Amino acid sequence: MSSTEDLSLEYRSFSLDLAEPLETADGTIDSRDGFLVRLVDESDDVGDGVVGVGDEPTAGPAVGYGEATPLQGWTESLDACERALERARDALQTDGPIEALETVDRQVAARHALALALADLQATRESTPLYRYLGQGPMVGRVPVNATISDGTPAETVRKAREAVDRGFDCCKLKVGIRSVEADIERVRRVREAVGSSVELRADANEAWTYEEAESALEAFTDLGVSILEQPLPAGALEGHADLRELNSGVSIALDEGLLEHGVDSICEADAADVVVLKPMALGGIDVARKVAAWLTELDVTPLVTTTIDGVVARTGAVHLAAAIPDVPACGLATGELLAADLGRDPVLLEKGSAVVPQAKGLGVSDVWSER
Ligand SMILES: O=C(O)CCC(=O)C1=CC=C[C@@H](O)[C@@H]1C(=O)O
Ligand SMILES: [Mg+2]
Repeated sequence: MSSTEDLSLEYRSFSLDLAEPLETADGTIDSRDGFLVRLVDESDDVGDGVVGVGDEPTAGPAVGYGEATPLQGWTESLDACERALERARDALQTDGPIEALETVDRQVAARHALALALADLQATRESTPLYRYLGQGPMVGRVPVNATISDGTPAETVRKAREAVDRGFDCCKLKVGIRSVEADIERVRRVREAVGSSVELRADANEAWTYEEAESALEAFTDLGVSILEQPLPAGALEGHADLRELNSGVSIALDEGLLEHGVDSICEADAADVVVLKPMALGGIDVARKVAAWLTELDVTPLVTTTIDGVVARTGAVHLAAAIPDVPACGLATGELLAADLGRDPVLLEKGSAVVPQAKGLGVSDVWSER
């Protein structure tokens, strides 16, 4: 690391509308507000830090990008996030990166932004793609991804699933839990009929169901070949999720909200999950999420990466995280297409149900600051 007085943090607010609202049992997400963060190391003129306009590299200091996009119920508020970024900026100047991270330890979105910017900067200095800096593993070309399908009528759900499959997705995650269980089963049945047996179907209830509702959904989902049921019961219901697993329905039980409430050890001690969903923004950064993933794997639970419907910087960070996890299943990383506009050009191509992992050094996101 260079001397701390050469490292400066800047941030800018942004607001991104979704192309159409994402209806979940936990509420509607229709826009994403947050902060784009840039770390600049003035002492480190690498000759290709991108500070100019457009894609052409221009001489300048090394830079690292981060993003803090709080989501109600999952992270700190937007105001608390901004105050935390301000503290991080000051601590970085006076004390250094480790102290800056410590000062935002409990504001997970702010910490995510700072940790990502530091990792991007360091991977850039080491001329290595971020996922290899994170995982030190082999080259990874692609990570499998799922399409994310909002709640809607059976006809709307079928239309969206068909469109996704036509665009190459072979895994669709359907939001359930807003309608009655019978209505959701009907939606899944109609989608299965429309897309055929080769497409993986998952459902995410965002804590909406009682044990009995989850049990009857599981019975039908077994016949419909649903692979994963995500967070059927409230986050607190560890025993309930363990009991659902004991039904041996053939449908894997995933915890998402439950991870934030209980942590890995309690989930594993209770045998409450086959799969655990990692949202780097809600966990405090891709570095934290990477450690959680390694611990889950050690304990025979499958980690799966998704976003909190983030801008291109955080989303690309999540793609690198997924690429650093060996044998990761399809991840919820195709969320850029839910946005009406983004922070900049997307370096991640979605192709045949996979995200093509950027192989440039660092995150591979280069034009987000200059274009705004
Ligand atoms: O996992 C995906 O396919 C995309 C991300 C996603 O579904 C979510 C993002 C943000 C908030 C939640 O409603 C939701 C989830 O619970 O997983
Ligand atoms: Mg979920």
